[in-house]
Amino acid sequence: MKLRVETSHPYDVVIGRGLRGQVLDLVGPGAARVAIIHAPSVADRATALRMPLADAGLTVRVIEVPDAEQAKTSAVLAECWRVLGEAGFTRSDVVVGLGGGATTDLAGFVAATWLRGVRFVNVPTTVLGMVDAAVGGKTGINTAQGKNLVGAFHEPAGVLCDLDALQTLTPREVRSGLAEVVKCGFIADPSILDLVETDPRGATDVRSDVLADLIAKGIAVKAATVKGDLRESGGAGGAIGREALNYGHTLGHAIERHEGYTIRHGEAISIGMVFVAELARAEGLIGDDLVDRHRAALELVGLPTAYRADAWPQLLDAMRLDKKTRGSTLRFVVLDGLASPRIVPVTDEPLLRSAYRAVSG
Ligand SMILES: NC(=O)c1ccc[n+]([C@@H]2O[C@H](COP(=O)([O-])OP(=O)(O)OC[C@H]3O[C@@H](n4cnc5c(N)ncnc54)[C@H](O)[C@@H]3O)[C@@H](O)[C@H]2O)c1
Ligand SMILES: O=C(O)C(=O)C[C@@H](O)[C@H](O)[C@H](O)COP(=O)(O)O
Ligand SMILES: [Zn+2]
Repeated sequence: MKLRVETSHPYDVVIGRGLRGQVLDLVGPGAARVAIIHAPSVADRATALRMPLADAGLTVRVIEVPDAEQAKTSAVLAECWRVLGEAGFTRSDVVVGLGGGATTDLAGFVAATWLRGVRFVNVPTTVLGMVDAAVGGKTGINTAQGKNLVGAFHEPAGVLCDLDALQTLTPREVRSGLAEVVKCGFIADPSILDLVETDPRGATDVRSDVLADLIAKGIAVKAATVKGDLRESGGAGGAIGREALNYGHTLGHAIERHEGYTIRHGEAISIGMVFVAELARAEGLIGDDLVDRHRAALELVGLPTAYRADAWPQLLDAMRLDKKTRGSTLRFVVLDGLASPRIVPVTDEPLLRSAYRAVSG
């Protein structure tokens, strides 16, 4: 199946099984060189992906980068630039990002910055990467001060989601990816929540059609959300636009940093979503049922919904550097009903503290 992302540079997200051979179509004609940037956990997939490209006469560089968030550093970025430079990589050549969201975020940023922008194709190998990170053109790295603080909007030329790749994922990584899927349920498509609540076992089973359906539904939400607001500057007529996809991320990113990136991204945003649900309740925007539904849906698929009480001062500090912050005003994505996201600026620190108290176990 193919989902078209209708931005100013439209591209396809191809979803299915046994798709490796299709990478050549997404790379497209005109390239002489391809660089496959991959995580160590998918080294065998990099070798397999190389074959159809090399068979077509392309010169292929395979660049293995450190695992997970350790790839999202300026040192790794510079190392990738070095390899591309030595390979004589030109503007008609193509970067392929193969791995989870951390790897595709890095690979996309390499492509965005090399020669001020070359074509790139994402081949995500995690649930999270397929449903979220590989689609939409947010690329970047972390800095010592926080998550994704340096980056660029640079859209992929295509995304290849081979569901077979998920078979080697740990259950923890599958659950982490489901957090972004559940997010799509709360901000846009409640049928996702119905599916997860009806069949949580299917939702967490990489061989199940339920998970495949959930991934397709999540990608559809992401594609529809980014199409009108690629650069996160707001949707038409003052609509929230792309910032909706940041639901749960303000606190979530702060928790990731606080944990030295040992917690999974989806785990942190799971806690972050319950926090903003509590904040929305405190603001009188949603009732108890919708807050309870957050905890229930996330816990049903084994995600955490609470974090340490003593971390609050550091988390509040980290949230000040969130990209949604304007001046000294923190801004949060909240719901004012199911599938109705909006932004609220919050200057009342005791209100934030009390919402946090409700998620600190
Ligand atoms: N750009 C975006 O729009 C966007 C959206 C969501 C998340 N993100 C970013 O994505 C990252 C999270 O993505 P993630 O959860 O995929 O993390 P990840 O890239 O760290 O991958 C998680 C782990 O799974 C391993 N792995 C990957 N594929 C595997 C496979 N097929 N089999 C076995 N192991 C495999 C990785 O090596 C890693 O250890 C974060 O950095 C987050 O900020 C970006
Ligand atoms: O695509 C988006 O827009 C998102 O916000 C998706 C998020 O799931 C993702 O984690 C993203 O990387 C967060 O972006 P950031 O700008 O808050 O770093
Ligand atoms: Zn995310």
